[in-house]
Amino acid sequence: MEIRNICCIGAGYVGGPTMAVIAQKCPKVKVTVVDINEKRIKQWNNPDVEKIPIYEPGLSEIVKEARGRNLFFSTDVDKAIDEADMIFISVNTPTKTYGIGKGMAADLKWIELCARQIAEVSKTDKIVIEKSTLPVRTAAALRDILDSTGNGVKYQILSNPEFLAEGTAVEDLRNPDRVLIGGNIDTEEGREAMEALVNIYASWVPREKILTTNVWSSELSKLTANAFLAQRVSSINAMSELCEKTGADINEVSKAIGMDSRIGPKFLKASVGFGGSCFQKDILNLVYIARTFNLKEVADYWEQVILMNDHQKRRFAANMVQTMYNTVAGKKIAILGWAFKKDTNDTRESAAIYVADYLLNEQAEIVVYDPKVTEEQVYSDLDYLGSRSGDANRQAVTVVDSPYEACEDAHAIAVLTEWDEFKELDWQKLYDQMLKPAFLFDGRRLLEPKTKKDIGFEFYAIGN
Ligand SMILES: NC(=O)C1=CN([C@@H]2O[C@H](COP(=O)(O)OP(=O)(O)OC[C@H]3O[C@@H](n4cnc5c(N)ncnc54)[C@H](O)[C@@H]3O)[C@@H](O)[C@H]2O)C=CC1
Ligand SMILES: O=C(O)[C@H]1O[C@H](OP(=O)(O)OP(=O)(O)OC[C@H]2O[C@@H](n3ccc(=O)[nH]c3=O)[C@H](O)[C@@H]2O)[C@H](O)[C@@H](O)[C@@H]1O
Repeated sequence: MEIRNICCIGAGYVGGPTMAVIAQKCPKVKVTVVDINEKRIKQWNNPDVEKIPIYEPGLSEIVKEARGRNLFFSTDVDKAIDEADMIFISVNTPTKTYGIGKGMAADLKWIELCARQIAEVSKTDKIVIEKSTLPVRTAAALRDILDSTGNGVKYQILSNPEFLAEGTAVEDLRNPDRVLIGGNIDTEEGREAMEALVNIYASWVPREKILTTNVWSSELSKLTANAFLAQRVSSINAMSELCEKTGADINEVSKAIGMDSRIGPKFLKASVGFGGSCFQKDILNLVYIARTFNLKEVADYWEQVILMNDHQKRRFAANMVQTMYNTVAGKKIAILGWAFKKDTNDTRESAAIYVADYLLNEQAEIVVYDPKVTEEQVYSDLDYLGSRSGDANRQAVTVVDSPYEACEDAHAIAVLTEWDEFKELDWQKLYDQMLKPAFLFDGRRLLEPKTKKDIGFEFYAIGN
């Protein structure tokens, strides 16, 4: 089966970069990315490719090459569905904020809306692909909805979870560790659909890295992968607290254990806590699924990863207050970095939001500098927490364009995102501008301690 027309519903952090790379690697396939968010689509179509809505190293170059050739961004969802042979569903699946499963389960309302729209619009057979991260067995619900019209259109449902990490999305897509495709291997049509998707990826991914499984294994593998990754971060963060009490150094411990080939060196960096749109929501979802099957021990085991992460964010902020003589009221604190990791403008669940909120509750004045995050985003993140009024957030928090401006007359600096540029700052100049004693809290183990201490900083780094 030759695929000529792909539609992707959802032009977000996954849909945008993933489809851009497919369009680049498969120039004969027309790829249309659609979204109901008009502003986002307008930004994707901005003639200035540097102004596309998602910052990812290397992405604007690909968009420049493929956009208008075989890559299109549109709000006409119906037309794109109608024309497509293959439809990726890449919409958001956040934690539910209401009703049954509130605060735990994934909210599947956008997924269901997509399925209903596909069912309503389609006149020809389609391969429908779950690209969003979904609870195991969602494909069964999709099948029910798609098959309910009785209009004779046939659907093959595949699961093809995405493993890219933000900040390295383009590299991860170009050179993935594996591509996972779950489908119905028991029928001829199911195998054909899987082969069609394998062929798309095989345009640039070696076949041995393309793994095919049953749908349920594929859906569950995505949640499992994120749970294992987040668990490593919580495990090393738990050890970072013990290091601080014992004189051990978490970087040395990470290196020592990471050289064991069974453990491996990656994802062992202690931090102020993991953020991002997915680790927390996917583990909460896993915990919820386990609870619905009455698997109490399984649920409690994975929930601990989240509890540890909450503790890490809280204890970092509490340590700041304690170190600064048990009060930060009226003190100016500069936060360097607001994104949940470097090389992205995404702030969802960023540890910086929670640290700032904690300090604001202690009546600190906050000044934020992040090279890629807008002022509007910082306020919207704080407002979303609902800890205080929007006016109060705007009164207590300032967002500036330069790290030097952020640190002027500050009592303390907190480094909360590991942007490379922070390593290269003129730390003597920053110190000179600050009130004394000048406190420096490194939540990322980014900075070299000795030179900062030599300058005169009261220096604190996580896990040291
Ligand atoms: N952000 C990431 O790094 C990764 C995310 N994922 C998963 O991918 C999925 C998407 O995540 P993101 O791209 O980060 O979300 P996002 O929020 O950036 O993008 C989702 C987009 O879908 C659009 N949308 C929602 N309902 C729609 C509908 N009915 N019709 C058309 N458009 C609709 C929204 O307007 C939004 O622009 C989630 O399930 C997430 O768990 C998986 C791997 C990595
Ligand atoms: O499903 C998803 O959304 C994605 O979630 C993560 O990707 P992402 O959240 O973009 O970024 P990561 O590099 O995993 O970082 C997540 C958080 O953990 C933190 N982290 C990561 C690694 C580490 O050693 N220490 C640490 O604190 C990062 O700073 C960041 O806040 C996974 O790495 C991706 O494979 C997955 O596709």
